[in-house]
Amino acid sequence: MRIRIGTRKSKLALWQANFIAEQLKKHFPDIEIELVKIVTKGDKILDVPLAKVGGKGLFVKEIEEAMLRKEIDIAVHSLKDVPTYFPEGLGLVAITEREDPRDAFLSVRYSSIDDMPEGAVLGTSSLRRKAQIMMKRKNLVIEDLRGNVDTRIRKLEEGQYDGIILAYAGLKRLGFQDRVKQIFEPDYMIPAVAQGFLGIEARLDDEKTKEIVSVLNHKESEIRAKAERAFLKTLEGGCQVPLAGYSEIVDGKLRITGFVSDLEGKRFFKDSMEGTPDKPEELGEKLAQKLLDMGAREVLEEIYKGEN
Ligand SMILES: NCc1[nH]cc(CCC(=O)O)c1CC(=O)O
Repeated sequence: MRIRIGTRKSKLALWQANFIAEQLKKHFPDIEIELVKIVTKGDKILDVPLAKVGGKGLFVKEIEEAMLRKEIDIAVHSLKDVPTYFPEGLGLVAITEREDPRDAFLSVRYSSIDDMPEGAVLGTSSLRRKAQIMMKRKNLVIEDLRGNVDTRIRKLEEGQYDGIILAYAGLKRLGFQDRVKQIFEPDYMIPAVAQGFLGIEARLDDEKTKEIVSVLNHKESEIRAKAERAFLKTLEGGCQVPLAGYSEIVDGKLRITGFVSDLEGKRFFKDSMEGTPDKPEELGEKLAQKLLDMGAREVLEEIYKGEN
């Protein structure tokens, strides 16, 4: 049996694809694995803020097309980058155990975000990170920061920014923990929907591959990912809206927190809900509906109309 893994060629994507390859080999020593590197639109447009290119699916489309043409058998994605809709015939077949979902602050000079003086330049292209920081630190200058994880760290170290925010998961995977000055707890900065999970996508009629890959599925992570992605899907939010969603299973209960705001973090809607882990999608949808009714609907409409 041979499995061809489609992956982007960034360091993080390759690390993740190799990690999955190793895990599969551990379970099935006889399996032959090949990595197929694919360049996506998101890798090509590296100078434009993601929110302006219409972020949805930017890092997955070309990989899905290769899978439909049967040039690859599975794709390993950062689940955070995977849209909630799939092309006909494709879908997620495994969610791996969640890596640390929190966001991290990196800086050469400052040991925390509150150490940064008025006017200091914070780099992030994430509307979610930007809005949540602006709610607490109105006097920072927030500038776009694009590129792969290693590129972003280089830009920080070259002095283009006084501080930057990145997902701790990617930093851990690439061995950059030593650059981290502060880790934000989810109640300070709600993580992105699905931050820290890897999602494995396959052709839904490929029973053999599905059976093999399903050994990597982590049940609790699958439940949390489903709750968060149902929340995202109900809000129809791409990267164009400041939106966050984070779930946990505590004492057998599934708890999800969601956040939607305008681009400046001035009008924001945040709430939590608890339910049973057996219906994660229902809980995610219910929370999204609640935020919409609280006023998020209006904010979303304004952003989509470009009035904001
Ligand atoms: N949008 C890019 C992206 N997609 C996934 C990760 C990190 C790893 C993860 O969340 O699983 C990153 C980098 C970042 O946001 O710092």
